[in-house]
Amino acid sequence: MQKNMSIIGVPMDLGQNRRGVDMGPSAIRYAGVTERLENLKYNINDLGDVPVSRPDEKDHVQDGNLRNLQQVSDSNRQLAEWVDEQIGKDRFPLVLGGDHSIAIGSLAGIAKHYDNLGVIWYDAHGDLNSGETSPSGNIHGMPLAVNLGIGHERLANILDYTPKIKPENIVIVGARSLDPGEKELIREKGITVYSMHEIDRLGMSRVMAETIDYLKEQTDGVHLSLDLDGLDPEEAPGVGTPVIGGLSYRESHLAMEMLSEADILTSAEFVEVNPILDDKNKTATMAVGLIGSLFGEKLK
Ligand SMILES: NC(=[NH2+])NCCC[C@H](N)C(=O)O
Ligand SMILES: [Mn+2]
Ligand SMILES: [Mn+2]
Repeated sequence: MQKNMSIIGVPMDLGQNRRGVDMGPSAIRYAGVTERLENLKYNINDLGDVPVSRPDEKDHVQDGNLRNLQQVSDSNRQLAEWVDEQIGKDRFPLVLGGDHSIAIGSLAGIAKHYDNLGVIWYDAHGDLNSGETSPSGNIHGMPLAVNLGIGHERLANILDYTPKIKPENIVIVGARSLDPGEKELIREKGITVYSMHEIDRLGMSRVMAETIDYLKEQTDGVHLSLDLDGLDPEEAPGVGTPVIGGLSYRESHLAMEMLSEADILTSAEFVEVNPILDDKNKTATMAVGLIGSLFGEKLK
């Protein structure tokens, strides 16, 4: 694993309609992410936060079924440039959200450095909607589709190329809430999904072993996009779109430890921490615990 790492915060809450997720980066920093990584001998450069405009009804007009399109796309373009620059400097980008719409910018900045970027989408949701299929108009439900080149040009064409990733290089882990249009896209594109059903049947250990083997074989880099709502809301309550029946903290820890051992990750992001909905910063603290394991913390 690259020991030089850059942390980038994205206080984005315009990709959905519950306020508070903009405080996610602060909450994760407050829970001690930098110290945790420095203890593991990483050289950390925290670049601060990408600018995000504040919700203001006057200039936040909805474009068709895409809420705050302009503001979401502007911040994501900047995020893409920041991430791109860090990879250019040979630094591992660790992006802290913010709602999941920020995966549009992070992947735009990352994917141009790889021919076959793999993506592990750890999430209760598929985030495979477009303006046409979305039941909510919330862009945080669309980033994975956008990265496949499906969606508004202002989102899909950030940094002037599209698509960012190939459907066969995606593995979704933890899904339990998929909209009809998302199911159709998964079938049509043949995207690998380990839903809660497969995780219950096979166990997280086998699911991650298969995921790692599969991605190792055919990709030249792997990005982890971890939405905290992949975890069960009883354990991680500080998220805007909770879905019951999720992954436990232990299962998630195991997944991170196995990724750390396999040493395949080249970038990562942790998103959707909403401190307003949280219980004493528990969800952000959990995110930092997972980050610790992902980057090499061991019990012995
Ligand atoms: N990143 C997330 N938490 N996404 C939730 C998406 C929920 C729903 N599928 C929608 O498109 O509105
Ligand atoms: Mn989600
Ligand atoms: Mn998500």
